Amino acid sequence: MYEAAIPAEPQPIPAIHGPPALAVEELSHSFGKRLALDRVSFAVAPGGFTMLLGLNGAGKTTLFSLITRLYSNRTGAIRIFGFDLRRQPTRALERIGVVFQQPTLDLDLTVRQNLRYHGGLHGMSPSDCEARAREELARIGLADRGDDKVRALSGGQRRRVEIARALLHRPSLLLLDEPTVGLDADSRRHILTHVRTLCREQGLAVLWATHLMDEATNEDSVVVLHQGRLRASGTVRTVCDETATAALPAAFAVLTTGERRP
Ligand SMILES: Nc1ncnc2c1ncn2[C@@H]1O[C@H](COP(=O)(O)OP(=O)(O)OP(=O)(O)O)[C@@H](O)[C@H]1O
Repeated sequence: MYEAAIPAEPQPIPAIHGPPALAVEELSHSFGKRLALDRVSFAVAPGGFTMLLGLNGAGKTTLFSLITRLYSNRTGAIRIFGFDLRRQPTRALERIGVVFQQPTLDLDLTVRQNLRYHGGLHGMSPSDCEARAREELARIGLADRGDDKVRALSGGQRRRVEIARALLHRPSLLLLDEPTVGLDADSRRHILTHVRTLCREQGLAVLWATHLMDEATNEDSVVVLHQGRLRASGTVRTVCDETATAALPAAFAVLTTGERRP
């Protein structure tokens, strides 16, 4: 008699092949004479969580503006899941979701109306939009707030709605520019845990820009930008090894100020 083989051990998740979720190659951008990004190259793996670390003025927002095509005058290449942003912008952009540094929800619309508006821009049908809004609001613990005006939500709740909105059209790469700035410790933790869970359970690739070192764990990949230049990229362990430091804050200090802390 045929017996189904029952694996004794959990099976490893198969390796993900194919192009990186995001490939930035020799990317430069200037504002007049000011060079904001200088030949920056790095990649984000599909399903990987990558922290983009940099002090004020490092070039993080400029980089996000180029990846989302708010700015187009640059040299170098940006590929999203292999699609070149310049030559195949629609195929590339439909794969990304974005949470910008400045909140962009309409405060006088309800949560659901904000989500519906975003879904419409992405060509989603009203019924798909409703179903996805229900799903994402439940996932962020705001299932009962869909009919509230955004103005009535706390700062942390608004950020969670922005994440739900960014995920509505099922992107495979989520970009977040300093998503926890201005939030209290509990809200910061909640948002970070939520995005890490999405990454682990849904296979979402994430690029999370921050200057807050404590948001990174040893398992993360990091990209360190300083004054428009790439100073390091790799796992936290690799970056620490390369700078002969024991922890990320010390590595970051060496990479950005040249200071070695005792
Ligand atoms: N619209 C603009 N016009 C002129 N210069 C700009 C403009 N936007 C950014 N810059 C300059 O480009 C450099 C990079 O700025 P950017 O906002 O990308 O840094 P950032 O890492 O996002 O900083 P922050 O954490 O403060 O947001 C800075 O020197 C900044 O002054």
